[in-house]
Amino acid sequence: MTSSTEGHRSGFACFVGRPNAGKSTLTNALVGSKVAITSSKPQTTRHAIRGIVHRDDAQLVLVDTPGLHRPRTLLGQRLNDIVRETWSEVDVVGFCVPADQKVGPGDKFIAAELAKVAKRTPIIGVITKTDLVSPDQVVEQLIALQDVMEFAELIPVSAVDGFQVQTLTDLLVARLPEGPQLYPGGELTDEPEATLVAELIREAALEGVRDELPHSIAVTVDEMIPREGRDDMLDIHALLYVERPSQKGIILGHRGERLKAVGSTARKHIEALLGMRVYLDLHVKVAKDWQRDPKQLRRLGF
Ligand SMILES: Nc1nc2c(ncn2[C@@H]2O[C@H](COP(=O)(O)OP(=O)(O)OP(=O)(O)O)[C@@H](O)[C@H]2O)c(=O)[nH]1
Repeated sequence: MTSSTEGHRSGFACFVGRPNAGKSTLTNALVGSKVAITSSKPQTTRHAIRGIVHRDDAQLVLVDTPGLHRPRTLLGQRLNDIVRETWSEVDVVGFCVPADQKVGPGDKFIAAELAKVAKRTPIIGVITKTDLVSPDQVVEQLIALQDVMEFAELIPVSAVDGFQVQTLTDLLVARLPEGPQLYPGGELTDEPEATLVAELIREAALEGVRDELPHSIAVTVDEMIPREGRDDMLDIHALLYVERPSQKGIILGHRGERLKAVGSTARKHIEALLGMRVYLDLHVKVAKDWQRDPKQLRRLGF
């Protein structure tokens, strides 16, 4: 890497799109490491976690936002504010539409919101999940997408088989202003480790649970301390909050089997993230209506 910034580009990009459009998975594919949180359930991404693509000629910072949705709670409103703020601040936006779903009102809603808050930002139309459909369907989707809004570019990609992921990176980088590195090389995300750990636990807890549950789960990491007398092991104490006792039952599972599995999955991911062995102490707590209570929201980091 040269010290001169001549010809070097740097800046921010984010992916927008309906829930489940594949934004988080695409972020991971571009960054090449698991920092943003994915799950098969919609609206699970909560923090604006930044993944960073480092190249000799550019640094592309990806901001992963939650999906925009009709706000029903205080939390919902705050999430939407975060989304709009992010959209207005980035240098380029990737508008994701899955290849296997009809372009519809949800996409037009997002396009209208983008037109309001990001008037001058170049928008790249991204057809995601091309591995799920035939080439003909990809072409049809490209045509349908052109009706939604004016795009700076259009590109079909698949995060699963890697199709055009590199080309998409090139298109995004080309829209960044010239400038020096914004973050030191090698850094994956600027979120504190405890936040990432909490997200990994949340992700594991959401695997395979009902559609209504995602917004009812929050995780706090209360302690991360090295095991006494050892430098290769970390003790992590975390709490998983649900809103109702019935949800606690779902998380725990029969005789606590499910929580055990959640802990074990989360522990493996945390060990991979931190590069050390982890003992995870995980408990479930009912915090009634935490989504509607400003005091509890603050305590849980929102
Ligand atoms: N076959 C296929 N599946 C994909 C691809 N990208 C994402 N998926 C799947 O689509 C689902 C949703 O992906 P996410 O990346 O979580 O979608 P998202 O847009 O971030 O969703 P929200 O966080 O709810 O807004 C997951 O089950 C992914 O595994 C792809 O390129 N091909």
